[in-house]
Amino acid sequence: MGEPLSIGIIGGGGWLGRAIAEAIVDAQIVAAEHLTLSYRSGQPGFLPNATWTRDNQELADRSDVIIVSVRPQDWPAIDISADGKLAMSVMAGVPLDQLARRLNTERVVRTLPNAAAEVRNSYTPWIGSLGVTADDRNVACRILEACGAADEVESEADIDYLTGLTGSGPAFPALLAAAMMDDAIRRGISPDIARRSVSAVLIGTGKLLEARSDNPKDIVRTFLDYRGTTAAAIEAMCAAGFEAAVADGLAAALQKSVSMGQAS
Ligand SMILES: NC(=O)c1ccc[n+]([C@@H]2O[C@H](COP(=O)([O-])OP(=O)(O)OC[C@H]3O[C@@H](n4cnc5c(N)ncnc54)[C@H](OP(=O)(O)O)[C@@H]3O)[C@@H](O)[C@H]2O)c1
Ligand code: PRO
Repeated sequence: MGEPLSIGIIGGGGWLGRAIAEAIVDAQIVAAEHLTLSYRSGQPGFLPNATWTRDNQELADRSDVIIVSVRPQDWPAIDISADGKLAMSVMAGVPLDQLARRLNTERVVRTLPNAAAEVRNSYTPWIGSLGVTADDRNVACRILEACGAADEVESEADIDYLTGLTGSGPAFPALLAAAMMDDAIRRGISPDIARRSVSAVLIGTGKLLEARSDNPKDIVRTFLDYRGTTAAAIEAMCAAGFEAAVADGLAAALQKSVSMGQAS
């Protein structure tokens, strides 16, 4: 058996960095003792057996795999050499060639998890650079699958689009939930019942979609066929521009993802 894997997460105290750190320790991909996490302001209190540092070069030197999980606007300040090691990024918009150049390694994997990594239910598209080996792919897959489902995609353009669809994705049902809750409360339902009922609808629908193989379009059609309350609601929502609003939102996310890459 080879040496145990050591992993470093730059920005390991953030939302996604923490989710990945806890997921890979729970999945026994890395022992907390072989994990290095970096922070900028105060040292977070979780994973006390990991090594915490403010020095990102120290993190890179200690790690076989370096994961960059800072916000894209903080990326220009990351000045380290990965020295040919496997580096992974979860940052929106930052392309492979820039990661390779700035981190000094040809072995780069660009990934885009989402906030559901916190509950091990991310969907993560990823793509590797030409320098990534079969072993690197295997390590990257194990790390990403500890956080949920992951798919290798064919092009960076796919990542740019999926950054909006799935990276930002959890925000969209959250937006729907907030609108439903507001409406319920406005109509006199107590905030507690509004929250519980709307959460139950979203969770239940997620499980229903997971369990059934139907296309969501067919499920919507089945609801419409009743010609009852659901059809009345769906038709009013679509007449108010629901589908166009979704398409416009996804187009705005794609444009932002591409422009963040150009600006970084
Ligand atoms: N959250 C999501 O839903 C999501 C989904 C997909 C992709 N992403 C990507 O994931 C990345 C991280 O997002 P996040 O939501 O986890 O953001 P976050 O919660 O703000 O975490 C970023 C962390 O990076 C730390 N940091 C910044 N500069 C640093 C430096 N020089 N050295 C060490 N640590 C540094 C920050 O520390 P301080 O708090 O001290 O400033 C913060 O803890 C972003 O690039 C984002 O595009 C996020
Ligand atoms: N959260 C990050 C953003 O809003 C990346 C995808 C989701 O830019």
